[in-house]
Amino acid sequence: MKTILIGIAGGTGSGKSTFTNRLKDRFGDDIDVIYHDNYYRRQDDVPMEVRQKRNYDHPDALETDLLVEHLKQLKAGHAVDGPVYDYTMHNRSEKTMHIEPRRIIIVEGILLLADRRLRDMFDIKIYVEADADERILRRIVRDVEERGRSLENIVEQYLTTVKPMHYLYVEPTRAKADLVINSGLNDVAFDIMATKIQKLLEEA
Ligand SMILES: Nc1ncnc2c1ncn2[C@@H]1O[C@H](COP(=O)(O)OP(=O)(O)O)[C@@H](O)[C@H]1O
Ligand SMILES: Nc1ccn([C@@H]2O[C@H](COP(=O)(O)O)[C@@H](O)[C@H]2O)c(=O)n1
Repeated sequence: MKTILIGIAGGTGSGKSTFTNRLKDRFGDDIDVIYHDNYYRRQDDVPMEVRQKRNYDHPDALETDLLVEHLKQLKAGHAVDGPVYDYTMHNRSEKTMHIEPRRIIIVEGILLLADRRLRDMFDIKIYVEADADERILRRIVRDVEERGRSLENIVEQYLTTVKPMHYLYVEPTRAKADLVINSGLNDVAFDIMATKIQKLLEEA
């Protein structure tokens, strides 16, 4: 069985998870979903005050070597136990996520297309686009509700690291994508990808 890897990138709050979750809801256990965010580096020995101020939007913040290794293992037909990230602690949790090899694996993350090894592995590369003002407004709501953040913390992080890194490392990868989709709620893009995935599953 040849594994098809689909990379879904785009800025924070662009709708990557929204798009990915719609596909997961449609195909269930027929597809795997792996989040690059789960590969943020461990910071066991770093005090919380320091963790809160770190740059999480630079490629070095992520252990991409481990993600590449896990994707190679899955492509070779071996299951892996992937890390699970806890945003409230700015650290990996003690849990792991067991991932079985599947015909279709979706990988999602802001910096996926910034890594040449990952770009070369993906059969389909997607970039989800949304205006910066909409992205930050969505992020504020989400990070307060789901990631245990304060408004002051979100604004400071956005201005010091998230925004500058987006224009340095994330937005330039738009040009590397096969498909650029306008919003994670785009029904036409969803239908195109759902049809493609269905065909790939039937061929397998
Ligand atoms: N097109 C949209 N319109 C309104 N809200 C949206 C849209 N896309 C995403 N959201 C909301 O914005 C938040 C961030 O979206 P998410 O898919 O998690 O973005 P990403 O994974 O790219 O960071 C979520 O709460 C989601 O429900
Ligand atoms: N400890 C962390 C780790 C990451 N982030 C932020 O997550 C963003 C990526 O996730 P999206 O779902 O928004 O794509 C990224 O912009 C990091 O700033 C964080 O805040 N804290």
